[in-house]
Amino acid sequence: MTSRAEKLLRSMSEDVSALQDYLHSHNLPELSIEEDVPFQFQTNPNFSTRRDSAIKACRELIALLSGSLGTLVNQTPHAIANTQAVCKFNIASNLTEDSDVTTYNELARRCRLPETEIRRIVRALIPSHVFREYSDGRVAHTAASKLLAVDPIMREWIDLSVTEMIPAVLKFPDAMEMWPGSEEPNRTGYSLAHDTQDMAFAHMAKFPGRSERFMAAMKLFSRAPENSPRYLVENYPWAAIGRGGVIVDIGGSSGEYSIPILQTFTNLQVIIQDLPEVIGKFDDRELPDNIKDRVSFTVHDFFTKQPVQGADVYLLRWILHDWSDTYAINILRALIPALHLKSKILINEHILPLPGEAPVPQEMALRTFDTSMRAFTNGKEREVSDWEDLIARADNRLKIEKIETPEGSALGIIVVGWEPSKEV
Ligand SMILES: C[S@@+](CC[C@H](N)C(=O)[O-])C[C@H]1O[C@@H](n2cnc3c(N)ncnc32)[C@H](O)[C@@H]1O
Repeated sequence: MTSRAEKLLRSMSEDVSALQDYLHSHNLPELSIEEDVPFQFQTNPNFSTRRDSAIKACRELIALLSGSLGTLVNQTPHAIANTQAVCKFNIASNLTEDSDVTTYNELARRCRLPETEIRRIVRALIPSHVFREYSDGRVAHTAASKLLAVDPIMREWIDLSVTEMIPAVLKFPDAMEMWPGSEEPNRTGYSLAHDTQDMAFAHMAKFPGRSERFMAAMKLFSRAPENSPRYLVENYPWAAIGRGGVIVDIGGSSGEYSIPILQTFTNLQVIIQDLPEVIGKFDDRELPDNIKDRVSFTVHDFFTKQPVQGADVYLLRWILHDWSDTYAINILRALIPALHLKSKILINEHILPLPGEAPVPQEMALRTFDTSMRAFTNGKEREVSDWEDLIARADNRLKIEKIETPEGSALGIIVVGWEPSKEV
């Protein structure tokens, strides 16, 4: 049987052939993104009908290939605002009440909203393959709308995007204009959008539930396979560190990424450092018997001198991208008094690909992250040359020994060694 994806591909291929024939027979240039190709044929119905049909098939194919999660996280601002309304008024979860299909009228009753509102919100999302409508007028789930119904973390992520992230992103050009070249974490799109002098995390902490929502939404990333801790476990020579080896997980939060290392490598122990309010949440948590004596939680501000001398590994996972170069350099410099010859700084962060270097979905996701980091804290994702520059500027005795993104992993691994014999 021909699959839906194959049918779409076939219809797209027919449409594109018809488009090419049309262009050819009218002596028009081929479809192209080159700057000198005019786009003057869109109003001719012989062209536009085929083009619209190809775009429709192409969009559905993208939805099929992206899956429900990809469909929801890659929405336009207008679609995501409608999706937030779906979450706020429990439209998706009310659709699942007994079956996954019902009338707009019944859905309106369950959601306690006027039917016209429900229909308007749902129909705004149907072109993005979030909900569908049958020919008899009943509304039904797609995989994406069902995900909204069943997954609270997905709903938190939508809410966080619409209320914290997108307003900040839309304001970053204004922030650039207002504070040219600023590296301060409180002179950002976020500051303007939320009218605050505090940096984003401090601002959120002042309102009940906002930091918690941020943490909950971030779980969407931690459970993605490409962010799995296994890449850190598998791509560093942990076994080569002698018995009693020490990892310091700086800004380590719950230790989600360092504790799995201990599960495989019994020669190691980990010291997790973070701010007091974070450490307070985790330091008495239950850990499996085989590791609990090898894990400790301590309060440490990573802008101040590192107190653990001569650890084997100082792990910075998803820390430096929160900060502009000035601040990231300060975080690295705070480690220097603690480094011994054997010590390594292990940076586990995105390494931005150059244009065309990575598959487009990955490139788009990482550039989106970069824009979000800029809008939130004046942080940034970094290309290889940015990492080289950052580390050289922090101290010329720091030497990058390895910089690569393991296959399948979203995050790269940058191993930085210490060569004190170099001139400062
Ligand atoms: C993006 S999270 C990364 C957490 C963890 N490393 C991971 O990969 O999941 C950043 C962490 O840095 C911590 N942090 C922020 N400012 C800090 C500071 N000045 N000193 C220590 N930790 C800090 C936050 O509390 C948070 O746990």
